[in-house]
Amino acid sequence: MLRLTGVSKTYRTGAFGRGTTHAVRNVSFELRPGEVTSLIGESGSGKSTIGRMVLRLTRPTAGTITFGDTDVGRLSGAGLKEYYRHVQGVFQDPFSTFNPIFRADRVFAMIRQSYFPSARDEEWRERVAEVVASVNLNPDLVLGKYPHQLSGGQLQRLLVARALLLDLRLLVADEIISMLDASTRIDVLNLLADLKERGLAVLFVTHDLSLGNYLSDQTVILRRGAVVERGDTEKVFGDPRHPYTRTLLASVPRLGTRWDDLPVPEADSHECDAPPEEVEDGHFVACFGTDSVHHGRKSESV
Ligand SMILES: Nc1ncnc2c1ncn2[C@@H]1O[C@H](COP(=O)(O)OP(=O)(O)OP(=O)(O)O)[C@@H](O)[C@H]1O
Repeated sequence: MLRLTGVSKTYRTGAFGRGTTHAVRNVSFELRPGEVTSLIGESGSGKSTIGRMVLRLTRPTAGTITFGDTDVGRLSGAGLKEYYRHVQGVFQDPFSTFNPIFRADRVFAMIRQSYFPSARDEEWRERVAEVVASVNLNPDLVLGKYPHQLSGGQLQRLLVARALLLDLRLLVADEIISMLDASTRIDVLNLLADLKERGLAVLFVTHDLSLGNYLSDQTVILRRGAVVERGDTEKVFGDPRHPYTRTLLASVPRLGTRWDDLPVPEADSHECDAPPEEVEDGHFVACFGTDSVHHGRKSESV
């Protein structure tokens, strides 16, 4: 559905733009219908930059992002508007998306103005009530409220509902639950699982490994802008090959385990920019020269 091929993004930084930051380096993976793909990495690893490129809020410096046959980087005007009919994003802080002086359902009116200007009032009200109910909110309780009268989880779900008014195929969910409390988190996670059941593709951007495991079919582990390991979630989590992935997994706190009982992370001194290679069906690992990585690998196929 949506494919990144050799995508890089470099920012000019520093005084007079003389420095450069390689935010994303040679990243390739594919998002498929009916699948959640978790994009996992520590702060500054380039997750949001990838999300922003997929949403065409910024363009790649190199490589291509294609949606079907469409080159996303070249979109503008009517083509871009059409793209947004199918691809939408929801971000970390729902409060910043809503204008506090307007009722929360103004976000629906904006979609109507842009995409459905000839919809009749009654028909539109029914349609909004329907999508709001489909994200497990009671339309009578949330519509007509101001953002401060709703919880973060309710606002996030309203934003997903807004996207569902369109002919949504792919949702980019960038850290959408990090600001929510535990009980609301699970509702939003279940909603994403529900979207996947409906055949949508979801790019779930998170720094939280355990959330990725809970939800996703495919996992992409990012480090300093490059993919170090990716593939079927059960393979990446069940048999992590890259030292960085192992370190991340080893650092997930577990009930009943004290910090000083956690395993010592494996040494990770190599730098390698080569793209990941397939080490078993559906499991790709970047060249880090460990025995386990080199054992039985096949050639890269994406
Ligand atoms: N507009 C920009 N101009 C310059 N540098 C940027 C810009 N946006 C991001 N960067 C840099 O690119 C790198 C990747 O940033 P990005 O926000 O994609 O990481 P992230 O993994 O999403 O981090 P976080 O989880 O903290 O949001 C960082 O070094 C960041 O400082």
